[in-house]
Amino acid sequence: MTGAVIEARSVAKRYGAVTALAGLDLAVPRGGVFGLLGPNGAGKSTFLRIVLDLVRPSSGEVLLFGAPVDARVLRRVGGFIEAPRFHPYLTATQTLRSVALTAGIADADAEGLLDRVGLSEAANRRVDGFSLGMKQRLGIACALIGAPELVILDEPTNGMDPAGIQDIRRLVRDIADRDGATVLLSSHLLDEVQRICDHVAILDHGRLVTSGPIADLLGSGDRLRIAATPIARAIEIAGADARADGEDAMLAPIARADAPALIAALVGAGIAVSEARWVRGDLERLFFERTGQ
Ligand SMILES: Nc1ncnc2c1ncn2[C@@H]1O[C@H](COP(=O)(O)OP(=O)(O)OP(=O)(O)O)[C@@H](O)[C@H]1O
Repeated sequence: MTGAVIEARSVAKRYGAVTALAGLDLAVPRGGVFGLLGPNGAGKSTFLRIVLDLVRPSSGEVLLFGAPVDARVLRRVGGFIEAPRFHPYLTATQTLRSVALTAGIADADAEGLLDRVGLSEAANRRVDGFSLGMKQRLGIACALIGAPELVILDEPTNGMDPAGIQDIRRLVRDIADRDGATVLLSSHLLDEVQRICDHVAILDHGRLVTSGPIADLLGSGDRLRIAATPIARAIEIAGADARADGEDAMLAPIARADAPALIAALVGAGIAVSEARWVRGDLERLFFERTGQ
């Protein structure tokens, strides 16, 4: 696990009778965008809180840049958990300056950061008039103060409209690709994670259920979708792994080289095949398979 920006070793967190994390082992590699997924209550926010030293684990340990979490190592990290909160009477610029000063940074480029998150026009407006999406943007700007090496964003597109989601998607990629920071984000939006993340981890009931480069996790998930009549007979011929997809089609998780033989077998059995096309593996399917939802 060398070179990991975050390494969690058997991390458990209990809140009274509730087990939020049940021995989590997880490594977040340096560079790129890492997506943390999981159903409600899986323990995502709890894990991010532990990484940011906002709560202590009941047992186990988290290493940040190879060192135990402390104030010194946290200077290399920016981020927010759940909705970022601000002083309502400050403007966006004042908010950034005050967060920067608290972090000991006197020369933060508030203007440049607000421009990056698309809030230039609201720079001198009080934060209490901001929409949820604008607060999220300001939260991201605050997370970028001091050019952190690790940026942690909990549900960064929460409350945003589709155009805002696209902006943030571009910004998150830019933080990883241009700034060279590692971004760890949690999200419920599987499509969003599939589009912008290089690595993913899926948590369920406080444990890691799968983790790895997204290309590897989805790479073996291609399926051949065949529309045919009668479909029940076609599924029988395709074998145990095939399953119905709607009323007149099936999905067969087969190798590309086996497709001609399967189609020939169907046609040979007198089945009318009206369409055959490849469907890419997707994160949604992986998520539901691994979390058993
Ligand atoms: N401060 C707390 N006190 C008591 N229980 C808590 C506390 N924080 C979290 N929990 C519980 O721990 C479990 C994990 O919560 P957590 O917020 O980490 O999950 P999550 O994956 O972030 O969920 P969501 O997707 O809904 O935000 C839940 O059962 C939650 O109710």
